[in-house]
Amino acid sequence: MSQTKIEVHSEIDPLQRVLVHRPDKGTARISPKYAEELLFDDIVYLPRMQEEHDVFVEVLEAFLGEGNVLEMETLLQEALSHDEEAKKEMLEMIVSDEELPSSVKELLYSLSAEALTQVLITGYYEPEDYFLFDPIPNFIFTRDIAFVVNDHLVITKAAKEARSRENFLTRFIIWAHPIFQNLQKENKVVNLNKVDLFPRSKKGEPVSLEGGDAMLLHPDYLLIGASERTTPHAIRSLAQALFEKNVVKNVVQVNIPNDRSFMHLDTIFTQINTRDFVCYKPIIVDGMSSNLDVFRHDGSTDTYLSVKSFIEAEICPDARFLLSGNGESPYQEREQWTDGCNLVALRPGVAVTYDRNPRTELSFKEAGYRVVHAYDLLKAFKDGIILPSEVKNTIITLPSSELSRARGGSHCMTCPIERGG
Ligand SMILES: NC(=O)NCCC[C@H](N)C(=O)O
Repeated sequence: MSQTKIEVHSEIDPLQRVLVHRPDKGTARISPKYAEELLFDDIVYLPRMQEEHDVFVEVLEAFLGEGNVLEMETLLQEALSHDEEAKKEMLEMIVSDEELPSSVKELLYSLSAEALTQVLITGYYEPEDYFLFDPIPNFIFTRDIAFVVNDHLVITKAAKEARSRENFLTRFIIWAHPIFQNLQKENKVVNLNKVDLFPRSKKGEPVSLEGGDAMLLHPDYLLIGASERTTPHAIRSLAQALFEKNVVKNVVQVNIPNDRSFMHLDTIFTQINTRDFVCYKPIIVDGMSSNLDVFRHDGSTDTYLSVKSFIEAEICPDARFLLSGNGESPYQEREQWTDGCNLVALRPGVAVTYDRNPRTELSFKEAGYRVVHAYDLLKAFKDGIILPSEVKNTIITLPSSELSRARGGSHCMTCPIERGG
């Protein structure tokens, strides 16, 4: 298996390779009582959710090419077959984290790579109708578990217990899968879980940082939200590590309210074109309960009162801010909640979002974008009416009645590992 290139210098350069995960059977086992603990706001109907995700993957494959949309489940199975030592180590960690009896450990060791993958992802061992541990329904949000900063890959550390097995599996894949071997050899992995390198602060503040908070707006500027999930201490620790390795020149801490609806920076702000940013006005434009600190590699700092004023001063003087719900209440709140600000760019000016945010669509149209449903676009590709390479200034909308209940959008559901070209 050949090595994969790890290279992302922006949020919008043509997407070349991405990690995704299809909603799996574990998600169909969430009871209403545990939905909240597992960070879902509702129970979901899995077959429809999978259909919606399949449409998303079809769109990604149309633009990136089939072999470039990598499924975490496949990577896990391949990694399990490839590195026996690493597999043992990972199972030890999971068994101890989940406090499982040694009989379970033996069962896990005895399984084939395929069966073990299913158990590790769904928590369920079907042949014996045995629930070993909780499902990890948020594994679909691959953005949160890792992200690329220029040529380095950062493995994040989740704030919530419900996401910790995702973290073990991701670390294992990066460590053991042959396509990531060069990254290890070249020392280009920053693993926030290494407590020797990333300890708590002297005041006891933990290191937690989730990828939905991280955004490389420019090769020299990494924005990180200090949010419900990401601590200022984690941001400072990561900044120091990246400065020491010369990976980036500025780390920008965006302080956002500690609130479920704004759990990550990408729930209120994403970039879709060279000068276009989709955002939730009260925080990003008006700077409500928020400000921003720039940490520079030379040790100096600056402060801005809003993301908008920072972007205009340091990134793009003629930036345009397209507003969730077209900037009007209650639509801006409703559509921010259903991920109206959470888009992934496939290339500059072409981005994917949900089909349930009509007022936000108005702001796209007013800014000169065509809004087209994924079903119509995929049909147009099939009928040979247009090629993916010809699509310009377009927002592609996805079916989303079930996916959106998980509280994350297309930005959250992609971990880009290669952009450019
Ligand atoms: N980047 C993101 O905003 N990811 C969405 C995460 C949603 C998930 N249910 C969670 O609460 O962690």
